[in-house]
Amino acid sequence: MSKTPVRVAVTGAAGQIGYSLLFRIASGEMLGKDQPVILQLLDLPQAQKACQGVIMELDDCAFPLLAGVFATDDPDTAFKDADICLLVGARPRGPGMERSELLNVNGAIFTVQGKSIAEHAKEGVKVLVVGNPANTNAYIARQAAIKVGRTNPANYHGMLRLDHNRALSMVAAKAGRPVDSLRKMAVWGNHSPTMYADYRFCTVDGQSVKSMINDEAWNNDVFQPAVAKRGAAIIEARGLSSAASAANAAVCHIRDWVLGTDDWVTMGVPSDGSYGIPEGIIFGFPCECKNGSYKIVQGLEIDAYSQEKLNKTLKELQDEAEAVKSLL
Ligand SMILES: NC(=O)C1=CN([C@@H]2O[C@H](COP(=O)(O)OP(=O)(O)OC[C@H]3O[C@@H](n4cnc5c(N)ncnc54)[C@H](O)[C@@H]3O)[C@@H](O)[C@H]2O)C=CC1
Ligand SMILES: O=C([O-])CC(=O)C(=O)O
Repeated sequence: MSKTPVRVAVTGAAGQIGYSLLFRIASGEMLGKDQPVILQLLDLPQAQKACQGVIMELDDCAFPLLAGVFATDDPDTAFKDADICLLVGARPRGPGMERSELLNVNGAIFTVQGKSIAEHAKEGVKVLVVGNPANTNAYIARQAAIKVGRTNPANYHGMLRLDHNRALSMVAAKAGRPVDSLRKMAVWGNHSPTMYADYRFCTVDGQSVKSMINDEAWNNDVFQPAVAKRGAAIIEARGLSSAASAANAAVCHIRDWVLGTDDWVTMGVPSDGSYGIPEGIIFGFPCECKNGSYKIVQGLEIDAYSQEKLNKTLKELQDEAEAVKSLL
């Protein structure tokens, strides 16, 4: 092992997403097949025994890249010197609930963890919030971190990659093309039913996918609701919320952020004012990643239909931000 291990803190390590995520990180799928990792697991006191079971299984995989692993119920210990923090630990929703209804139970977790990360992680730490509602939880963590200073406020993200991957898969099926031939997908806004999955810029081999599909009714009546309500459909089918696909999305988000990619990827990032989205709101934007950093794709045309969609999802995020004011 020649490279210095990267420290990856994962919260909610004993949960269902954790159970998919940790093994993929330890196998090198997130940071590269030559990059050793140290896993720093955080979960509640009552989940420590289960964490030890997960560690036993990680040991039993004999992953060559796993340079260390420990579990704790203390955020300051879990985030100490972390290079990457995956904030998964939060309650999932059940059937018939919206993700925003989780704010009351989950919001406070992110005040504590944002502060702890800013105090104890590496200054260049990259943070991805998976726990729902992911955008607003990331907003809470970022605001708490800004109060401390030290870390980079641009590096507090919420996860929209699952929506991006869902959109890619559905558009590829509709166009009858392999999923990896599609480029330039975008999902704007909140990880909620108001998100706007936008394939207007998608290409396959340089050809416009929108012209290939040429079906506005499919876009509005089938595709938009299918992406927006996919999480609920999975809860309905499985009795539990998506886990393996959520873990996969987290792996994709961090892999592309750290290692770069030649395609657009959707990331929930703090707005810099792009496309009229107020600064600091954690909003899904198409991004390009290179050399360990990301930038929002600029200059895309926003037509009247798209503007209406953006306004709606922004309004929801602003309402959520208002609702958590007391936590900030
Ligand atoms: N952004 C996205 O695309 C997606 C987000 N999610 C969300 O991810 C979260 C986790 O989902 P699952 O793993 O299925 O839930 P789960 O209930 O299986 O596991 C959650 C784990 O978090 C732990 N936990 C709770 N509070 C904690 C705290 N303060 N610190 C550390 N750990 C804590 C619990 O003890 C449990 O082990 C949920 O909020 C879910 O809604 C799920 C799918 C997709
Ligand atoms: O729907 C849920 O509650 C879990 C989730 O965020 C998703 O699958 O997109």
